Amino acid sequence: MLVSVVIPTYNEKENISVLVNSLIQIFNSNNINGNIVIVDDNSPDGTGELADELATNYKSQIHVIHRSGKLGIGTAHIAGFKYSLDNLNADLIFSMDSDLSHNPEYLPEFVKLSNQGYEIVVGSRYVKGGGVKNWGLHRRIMSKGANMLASTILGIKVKDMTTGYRCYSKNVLQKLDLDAIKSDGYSFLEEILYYCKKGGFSIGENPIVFVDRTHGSSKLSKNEMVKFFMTIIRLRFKN
Ligand SMILES: Nc1nc2c(ncn2[C@@H]2O[C@H](COP(=O)(O)OP(=O)(O)O[C@H]3O[C@H](CO)[C@@H](O)[C@H](O)[C@@H]3O)[C@@H](O)[C@H]2O)c(=O)[nH]1
Repeated sequence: MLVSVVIPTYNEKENISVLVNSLIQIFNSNNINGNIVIVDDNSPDGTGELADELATNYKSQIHVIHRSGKLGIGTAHIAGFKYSLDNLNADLIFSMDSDLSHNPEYLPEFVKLSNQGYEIVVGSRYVKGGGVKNWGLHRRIMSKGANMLASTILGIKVKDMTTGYRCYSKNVLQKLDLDAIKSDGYSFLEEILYYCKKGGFSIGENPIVFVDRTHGSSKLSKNEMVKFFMTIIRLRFKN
């Protein structure tokens, strides 16, 4: 079974090497046949060049997709998914933030849930055992509120709809029409989950503790938050 981990990066020079090294360690200590696909949007801080160096050091295990500019986390995930399907023929495709807020140590737990039959596993901050560390009150309220709103309005019983730490089985990504997804940014995460639910795929939640980054800064802008709410409305009234 081949696992591919898709990591979108924009200005993550201080984080990407640590994440890649710990992922490789997790692959090795758990006998996981794993690959990493970094999708870099021409980061001005040189993350793309660093990713190329990592790919040289780890030979065939690391792949780098270079895009021309900041095109959004959503389209970065899609580019990585397509690469994982078409070029690697991966069986399980993960997405994960590059800023170390998503601990790679959870990865084997996701694989276990997938093997139990869940076609999508989301890393959930809002189920028992999950949580958030180092976020201020404002960010906590925004995240919790956005999740409650999205799941209520869209009728999806998933507690963490905005998490970017996920595992999709090959079957799901092959069946979904990825090109029909309109969101290019963060709202991609709720939109794809909406189509997963509509497609009848089973969704499991694995508790994770999200630890806010210590290096670099979040790219989640106010504009992205507005888009998030607009997307809920668009999907709600979609045929
Ligand atoms: N290639 C690319 N990567 C991007 C872009 N925008 C963000 N990223 C990358 O996407 C990851 C998440 O972005 P952050 O800006 O660090 O997000 P956050 O605020 O810390 O986290 C929140 O949003 C995440 C994404 O939805 C969630 O996964 C996370 O749980 C949390 O809610 C990081 O690895 C970042 O470099 C982009 O336009 N292009």
